[in-house]
Amino acid sequence: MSVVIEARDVTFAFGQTPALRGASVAVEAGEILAIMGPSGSGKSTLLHCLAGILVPDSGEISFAGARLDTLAETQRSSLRRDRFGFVFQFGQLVPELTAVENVALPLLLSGVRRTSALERAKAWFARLGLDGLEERRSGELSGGQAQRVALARGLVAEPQLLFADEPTGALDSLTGEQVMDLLVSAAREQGTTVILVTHEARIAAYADREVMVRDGRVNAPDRIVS
Ligand SMILES: Nc1ncnc2c1ncn2[C@@H]1O[C@H](COP(=O)(O)OP(=O)(O)OP(=O)(O)O)[C@@H](O)[C@H]1O
Repeated sequence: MSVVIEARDVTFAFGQTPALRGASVAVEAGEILAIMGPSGSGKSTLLHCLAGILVPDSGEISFAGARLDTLAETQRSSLRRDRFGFVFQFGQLVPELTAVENVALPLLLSGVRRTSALERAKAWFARLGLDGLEERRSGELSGGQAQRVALARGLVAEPQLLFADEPTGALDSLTGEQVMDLLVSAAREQGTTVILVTHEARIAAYADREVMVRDGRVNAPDRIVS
């Protein structure tokens, strides 16, 4: 296995508030990694640095063997659009668009023609048990349905990496587990590496490996003294 993305000794502060204080983590291609840790420990900040949304104050991020943090914003934004997928806690579907248009969005942004983008998007509805919901808007979907639509949107462009920040955080535990089942099997099928932030052990249990963030640093669980 080879490392696809890596943070080395990353620091990041929001003004005077340090969020990361020397965080390092390496993720193997095809791996499903759960980032756990208490509230405010720096999990989301680490995810955003890995995804090239935030630029570390110091340290390095590498993706596919090349520095990501030193790229210009336009290059990082192309990389996010073309190689990365995202799923967030509250789905964040565009309310004006139908479910299928939401799923097609990453393809349309990458320049895929509308008919072909919608066709590829539609295929995900059967796959995720969303048949018949293609034309609904986000306000007409249950939380679990909306999150499955968000998952389809995150995976439709077959990203190399999927970043998922508390993807089940707004769902009840049964629905959350169904979404995780779908996320893990779809990611494995297309060989997508997944970096998942969660504070729930039962959600992290779906991952191949867990790391723990505490006070802005990453520890492997076996190094944690509780
Ligand atoms: N936009 C922001 N402005 C200022 N401080 C922030 C901002 N976002 C996060 N922080 C601070 O940075 C630190 C790390 O936050 P982060 O969101 O990465 O933690 P987290 O582990 O993801 O927390 P949670 O589990 O509660 O989502 C915290 O002290 C937080 O208050």
